Amino acid sequence: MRMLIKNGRVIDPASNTDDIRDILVEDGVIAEVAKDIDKAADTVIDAKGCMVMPGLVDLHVHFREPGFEHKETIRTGARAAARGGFTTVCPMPNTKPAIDSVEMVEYIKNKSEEVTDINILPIAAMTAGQDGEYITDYERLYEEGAVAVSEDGKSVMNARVARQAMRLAAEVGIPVFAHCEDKDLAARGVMNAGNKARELGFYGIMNSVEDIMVARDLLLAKNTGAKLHICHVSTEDSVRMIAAAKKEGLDVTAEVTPHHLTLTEDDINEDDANYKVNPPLRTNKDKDMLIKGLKDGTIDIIATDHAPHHLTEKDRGFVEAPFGISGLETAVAIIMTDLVKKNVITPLEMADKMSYTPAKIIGIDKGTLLVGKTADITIIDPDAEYVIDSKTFASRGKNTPFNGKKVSGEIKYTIAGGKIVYSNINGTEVIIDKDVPKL
Ligand SMILES: NC(=O)N[C@@H](CC(=O)O)C(=O)O
Ligand SMILES: [Zn+2]
Ligand SMILES: [Zn+2]
Repeated sequence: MRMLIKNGRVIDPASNTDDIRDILVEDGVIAEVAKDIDKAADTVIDAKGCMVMPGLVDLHVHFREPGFEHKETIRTGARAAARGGFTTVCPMPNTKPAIDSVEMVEYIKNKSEEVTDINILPIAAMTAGQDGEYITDYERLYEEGAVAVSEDGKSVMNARVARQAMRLAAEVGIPVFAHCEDKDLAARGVMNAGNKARELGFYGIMNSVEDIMVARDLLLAKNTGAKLHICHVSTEDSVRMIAAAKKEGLDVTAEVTPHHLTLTEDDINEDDANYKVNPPLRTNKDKDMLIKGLKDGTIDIIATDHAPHHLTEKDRGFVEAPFGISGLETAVAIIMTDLVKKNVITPLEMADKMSYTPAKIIGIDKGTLLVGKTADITIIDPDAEYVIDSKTFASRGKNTPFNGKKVSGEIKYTIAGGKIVYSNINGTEVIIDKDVPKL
């Protein structure tokens, strides 16, 4: 099977390419990248005016299966990924039961294999049941295909357990993805401890809730040699501490979400729990530092922290609703509109932060369009304008603070392993699930 992608603006950080090229895909593999390829193909895609990037890689999503299928399933999550331009996603283990055993990792892998051509690479829990006490079997989890361990949703609060976990992770070579939050200090906070919380009379979440744990985890990583990845960085001091740790030569990476790069507490509409997320939307000062950190490389990647919740849960009001934003289907448009179009980052930097470097962090052979690589490709029309409408989401989670926002940047095709998993041609969207094998 041959696919030919014509006239696109090919953006490949691995070769520092940002130029008009054709791409020939043969049997799911990139066979040629050149100007004016003139070869017959089964499928020809006209990518004129579009950016052609390596398939996007999201190291931080929540797919709720098993246990919370009313929020999202692996199938609906994979469909949301395809619609958002992502060909590889890493679901966090905070399901019920948690992904804390070889059997559960196998379950996620098998289920994913059944329903989608997107690559779903699970992250395993750091402790049994994410209870913060008994460390899981990192060696076997890693062998089974878990790409990282994480307690996401919370921190391992006991520093002795956290240190032991990092020591074992370092031995095995598996990365530790740290959600940094001192839960005692966070107490009953529901939004950033700042002007907005004061004005509305809500309990706040101070920056130190995050900063204290970032400091602890960086020190434990230094102490143990663990490969540490800091999830959803939201504060200016986190950025400073990560920069200092990198300067010192620690094996540390960090991510930031599209919402923390573009929204602050000032944007919060008090009646709308779609703005309720953990860590909370911070201040302009924090946001500016996150952007600076992203640009100077202190923050390595953009991850969505796709956290779908049901409408009835988000309808409970700001205090009672669960934390989280459904992010897979808005990430490209938000980054394109608010960062690329405003010349904050270049298209090459976008591909680097959303594909090339995420792949490097978990050590997978993806994130590039070099010849010989698997044909995971995302085709984006940067100039297509539309209004974000959560009703169109493939995700079960319609919880987004970006509903109604005018954006430019639309996914035209998502291609995984040479197979079109999403297309959007002349306003007709098609998401293609995996062919169900006939009995
Ligand atoms: N980010 C969130 O606000 N919520 C996440 C948990 C997490 O990422 O910490 C969730 O699982 O809903
Ligand atoms: Zn988290
Ligand atoms: Zn998360």
